Amino acid sequence: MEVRTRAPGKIILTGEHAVVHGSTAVAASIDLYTYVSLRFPTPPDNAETLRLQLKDMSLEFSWPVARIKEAFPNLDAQVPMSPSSCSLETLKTVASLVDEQNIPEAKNGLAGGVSAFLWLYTSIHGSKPAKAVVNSELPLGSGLGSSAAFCVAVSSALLAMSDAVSMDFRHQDWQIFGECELELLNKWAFEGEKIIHGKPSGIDNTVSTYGNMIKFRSGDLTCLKTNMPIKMLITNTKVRRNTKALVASVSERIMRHPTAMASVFTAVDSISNELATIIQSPVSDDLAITEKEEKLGVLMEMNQGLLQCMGVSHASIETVLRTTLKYKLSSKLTGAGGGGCVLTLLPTLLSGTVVDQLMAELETCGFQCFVAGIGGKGVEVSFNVTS
Ligand SMILES: Nc1ncnc2c1ncn2[C@@H]1O[C@H](COP(=O)(O)OP(=O)(O)O)[C@@H](O)[C@H]1O
Ligand SMILES: C[C@@](O)(CCOP(=O)(O)O)CC(=O)O
Ligand SMILES: [Mg+2]
Repeated sequence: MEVRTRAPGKIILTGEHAVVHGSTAVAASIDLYTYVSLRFPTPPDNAETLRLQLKDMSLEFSWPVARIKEAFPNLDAQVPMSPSSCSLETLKTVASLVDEQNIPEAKNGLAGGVSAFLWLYTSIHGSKPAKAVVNSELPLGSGLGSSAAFCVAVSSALLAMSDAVSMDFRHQDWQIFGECELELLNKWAFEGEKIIHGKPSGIDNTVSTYGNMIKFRSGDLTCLKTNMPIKMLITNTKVRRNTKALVASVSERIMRHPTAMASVFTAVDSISNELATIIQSPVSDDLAITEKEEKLGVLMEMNQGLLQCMGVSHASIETVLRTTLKYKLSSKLTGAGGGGCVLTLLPTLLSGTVVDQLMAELETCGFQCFVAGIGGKGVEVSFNVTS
């Protein structure tokens, strides 16, 4: 039997970084997914290995079961209903197993994802042989939450094949998990994110798990109901960066300027709450929508200014901001910044010709532009009993 899962990426409308330090943030899922397929070998296939194939990177890693048992002699394959964090000692063992795979130097960043996979796998299924295949529509390291989508898709596939959850295996279509299962897999995914990010807030894995548009603060989520159409242009500057390093650089700034940074985070909190209120209030006509869009645009610009105060903007991001400003459009970085993706609010009454012109101008700078559907479903699962 094969289990397949898909988990969406996300955009952060307001509050990235500040959310790590207790401020409110607003995020939404996007219709770009990371897919995981998992199967255990069945007789006569006696493969005694754990394999991880990263399809779109043409990479495959494998660990003999004997090597995993040697590295973790006390492996307990019970599924803890509430996962405990990966200890420093276990992380070192995981890192040595990942090192042995000789990841190509240019793809060094993958070590975090491979480590998270290995830890999640061995914690939930011990040293059982299996093959996992991953592919993703999300650009990695660009602020669209590929790390969280990866952890959510992996955790949900592992749990779907464990005794911790009971699922209807006859169902071949995409199906959603029950509330308790979502809560459990989100906790596991958060622990995986910790391995990749160091100090995640949990917003990315939460929005990938539950989908929709959410307000998030210190682990608490509120689903935002809106009848306001929100359209965002996403511009990928293609400047790759690493969330772990950017989150650490903000923590460093807090150590040096604690009072000033506390004020910055308070301001972000107010911006996110105001944005959530605007999004949720009912709209009656085009005029009301236009007024709200103007307010959203200003709040996004204010948030961008505060992200600059945190030191996470980048020359490529500034180029996108300057370009969209020529079209009187509001933009901000999304995710960890330092490159990656920028959001531009596209008002409903903006003509398609203007959007095409803007996209063409941004693309001449070497950037990639697209519009993604936002606020869709969270993680889903499907089974194939015949394979
Ligand atoms: N499909 C994937 N396969 C393996 N690792 C992945 C995958 N997607 C994400 N990752 C891991 O997450 C890292 C990127 O996460 P991060 O720096 O948080 O950026 P973002 O989450 O914005 O894409 C990658 O370098 C890799 O370690
Ligand atoms: C910077 C941060 O707020 C979001 C990071 O998102 P991403 O990994 O860049 O997609 C970190 C976090 O909330 O865990
Ligand atoms: Mg990430």
